[in-house]
Amino acid sequence: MTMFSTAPITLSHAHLMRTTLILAGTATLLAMPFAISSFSISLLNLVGIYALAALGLTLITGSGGVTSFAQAAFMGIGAYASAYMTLRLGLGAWIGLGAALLVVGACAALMGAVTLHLGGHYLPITTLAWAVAVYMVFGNLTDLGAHSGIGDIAPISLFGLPLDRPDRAFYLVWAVLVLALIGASNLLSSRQGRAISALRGGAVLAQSLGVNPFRVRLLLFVLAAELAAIAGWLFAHTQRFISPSSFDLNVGLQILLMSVLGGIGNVLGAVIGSAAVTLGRNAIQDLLPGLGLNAGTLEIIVFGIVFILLLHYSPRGLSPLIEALLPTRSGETLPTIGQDERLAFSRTTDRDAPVLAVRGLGKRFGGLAAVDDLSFEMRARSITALIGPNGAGKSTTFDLISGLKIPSSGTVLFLGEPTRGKPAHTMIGSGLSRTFQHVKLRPKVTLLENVMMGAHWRMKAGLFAGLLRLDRREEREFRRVAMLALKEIGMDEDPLALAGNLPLGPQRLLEIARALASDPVLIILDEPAAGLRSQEKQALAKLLRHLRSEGLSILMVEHDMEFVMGLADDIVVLDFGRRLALGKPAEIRNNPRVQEAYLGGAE
Ligand SMILES: Nc1ncnc2c1ncn2[C@@H]1O[C@H](COP(=O)(O)OP(=O)(O)OP(=O)(O)O)[C@@H](O)[C@H]1O
Repeated sequence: MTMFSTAPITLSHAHLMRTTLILAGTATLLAMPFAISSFSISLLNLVGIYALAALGLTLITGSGGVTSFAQAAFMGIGAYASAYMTLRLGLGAWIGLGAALLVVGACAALMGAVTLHLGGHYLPITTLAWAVAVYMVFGNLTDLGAHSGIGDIAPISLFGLPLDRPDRAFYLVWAVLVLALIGASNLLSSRQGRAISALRGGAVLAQSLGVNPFRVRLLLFVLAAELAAIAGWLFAHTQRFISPSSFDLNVGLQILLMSVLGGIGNVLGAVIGSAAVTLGRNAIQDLLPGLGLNAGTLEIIVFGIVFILLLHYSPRGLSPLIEALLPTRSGETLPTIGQDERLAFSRTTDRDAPVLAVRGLGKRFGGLAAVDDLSFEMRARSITALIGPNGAGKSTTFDLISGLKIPSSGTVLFLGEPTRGKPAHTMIGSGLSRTFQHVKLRPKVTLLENVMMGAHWRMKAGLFAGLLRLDRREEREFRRVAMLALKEIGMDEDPLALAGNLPLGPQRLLEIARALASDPVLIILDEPAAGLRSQEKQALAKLLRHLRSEGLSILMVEHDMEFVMGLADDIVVLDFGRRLALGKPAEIRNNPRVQEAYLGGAE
């Protein structure tokens, strides 16, 4: 295992490129109203407005792994709420914005609270129903023009200047969009962003890292709806006319297309997707007279074809293209780690204290008893191995201990406390951290960020701290923890490499580093040595012994008998879900029942 200090890396070239791009982009935006026609400016305003709604969708669909068809409906609710405030109550557009945010926030929170628990396809289907219902409600609002819509909506005034012309509104629309893009980009590189990324890796990964999947999905859903509310507010007060068809399901689908076209992983994708769809739509309308076709029909055909081609040839949309053009985010310099500095653990228990007690544990899947009346105990500062043939119930036992599956019978006591009834996402905070048989990492995320996910529960930064980048101190502190955890596994040479580029063995080690970053009491390792070369296995054994000497307890499933026999203090042998034997390695090696059942009598 390599031990060395890591010099600070400054990405000055990327930083310079980034600054140049930002300055060039700002200058282009500022000059735009002077350079192009009023009609083109109006189109760009629409691009900016739809990009806001698409950005919300990029966050929930692209990053949070949830799909919604309701962005246009939320846009509509925002637009109608503000129109009502200004037209019927005679209040200003800024109060209208407050109303739009409140009403949309309440609707999204209610809808999310009811449906996000359900998972699967319930949310997309509910949002579809919501989009249709909202359209019908707008069509029946006789006070606000019903199906014919309503005009004369007051423009937004900024410092006494009415933004009543496209060129004036342009600056507000694009300033709001740029702020939203910066906020979203900050969010994705914050603690909450890592929680979103973990959730994309599945609820099991998220829970094991201390992330409550429901809470993150709800937060994102409401945030996305609020972006749509702002988009709707800008739409109402810049177009000055709204009707139900401005926010119907067709528009909802177009916003979805924008987000898919722009692609996941890059917030700029929302702008590019919005530009492509809005300008494409305009081009189609220009072509119509020559083709003798109805606008709606042609749009649906063209967008349908684009959707199919896109999903077939580039499921990640245009974002790989954008990523290739943009310099990587320079971030902060990496922490310098001293030669002798090592990761510290603060929650170690007294020697021989009972860490884990499994009593009469059972799990049935229909008629199959995957785990049957299993009992064993683990002392602090010990390494226990759970072994047994394929299908013996080892992984199921791990899932029961870590709270991912609910036992059919029996109890698990962790540090003397029964774990039954504790949500799985709270286990890491209690001191239990785990790795997986089928590695669960975020492949497109750096080694450092993957490891920082393990420290999620130790960090505090919430949504607003992330959006506004008020989390820098905490981020620095835990980048350091993550670097030290990487050093433990001997992988601190290139912390900014992507996890997906590692071979399987090192990926398993990376999961161990992530578990260590959580400051655990007990780590549960599912086949940690699988895929490692002989030297790497020796380094892993040395690390696990070091962790034990630091006060940690380790429970592992491992098929490599040489590795297990040389390392474990105690071994539990499982066969058909039942405990076949329990003892020291030498006892297990000489146990005839184990030799018969597991080692095939070949010893
Ligand atoms: N969700 C499930 N539904 C039905 N059966 C399951 C489920 N999960 C596991 N099983 C079954 O329970 C038994 C124990 O599986 P488990 O994965 O725990 O074994 P294992 O010892 O970890 O095996 P391996 O070494 O192959 O990973 C197997 O027969 C498996 O098919």
